[in-house]
Amino acid sequence: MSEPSIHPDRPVGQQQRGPILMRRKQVQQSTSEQRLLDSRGPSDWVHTDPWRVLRIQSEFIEGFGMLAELGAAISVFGSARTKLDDRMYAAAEEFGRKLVGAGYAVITGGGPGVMEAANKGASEAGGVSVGLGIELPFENGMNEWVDIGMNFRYFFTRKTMFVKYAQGFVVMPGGFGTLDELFEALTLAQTRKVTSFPVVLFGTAYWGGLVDWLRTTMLADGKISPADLDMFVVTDDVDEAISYIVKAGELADAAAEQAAEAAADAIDSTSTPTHPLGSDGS
Ligand SMILES: C/C(=C\CNc1ncnc2c1ncn2[C@@H]1O[C@H](COP(=O)(O)O)[C@@H](O)[C@H]1O)CO
Repeated sequence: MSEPSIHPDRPVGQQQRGPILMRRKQVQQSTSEQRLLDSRGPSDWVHTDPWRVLRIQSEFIEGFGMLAELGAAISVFGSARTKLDDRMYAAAEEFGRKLVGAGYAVITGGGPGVMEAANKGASEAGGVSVGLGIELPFENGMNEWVDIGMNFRYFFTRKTMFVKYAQGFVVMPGGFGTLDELFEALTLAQTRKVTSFPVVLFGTAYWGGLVDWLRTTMLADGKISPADLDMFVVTDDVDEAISYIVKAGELADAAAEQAAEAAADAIDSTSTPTHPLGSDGS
């Protein structure tokens, strides 16, 4: 005979755990919650990959949850080292302000330099100023102009958010981090993982050398196609950059509308009514 049930309101020798029924020797003498709360045990499992997978999952869940209702947004990238008196700081601030004026939220890496400037412009203009920070081995904090922010453990989850919740990128002068973000966007656009993703390289003097190299070496050597060079524009004009982004958004909306209409037409023309109408329309 089995032990008495720990649930006095349930028949002895029978146990239900969610949809699972257990009887006789399968009946457990403690509940999942008791086992969760009572046990400590070794803690080295928090450093294992299965546990990390859950942490990664939780970053996606938190990030998606925070950003799902953001609306149209543009991610602004650039050097964490840009100083307050740098003209690129002023330009990033102008971007923040004018992107808000054009109806966009502004997403940055939440750090100092260009990120701070873009967040400042967006926040002061009364827009949504988002910071997606990254945990780094050295002292780091979210800049004071981030109005809604999340700090990520992993670069790759954070990078998903930059692309998923933005309709385009503004890339200001920067270092490795900025190049990583730029080339991720270009790779996703080139491989059609994202469709319609305007990328602006701001600062002709800064980006000119890279763009020349893309043309004279990468393209000339057949490593990219001529059309790949049309995936971005290079400019020194904030207004021109924003017009390019807005135009790309309008074209994408029109294309999506057309595709939806074409799909609806295709369904109409292929579907045979299950109950054909009689000649009198009944
Ligand atoms: C270097 C310093 C702080 C670093 N803090 C950062 N906080 C948030 N995001 C960062 C930080 N550093 C790099 N990033 C990301 O990369 C891009 C800038 O990198 P770059 O190498 O400076 O170009 C940026 O867009 C962020 O997404 C203290 O000076």
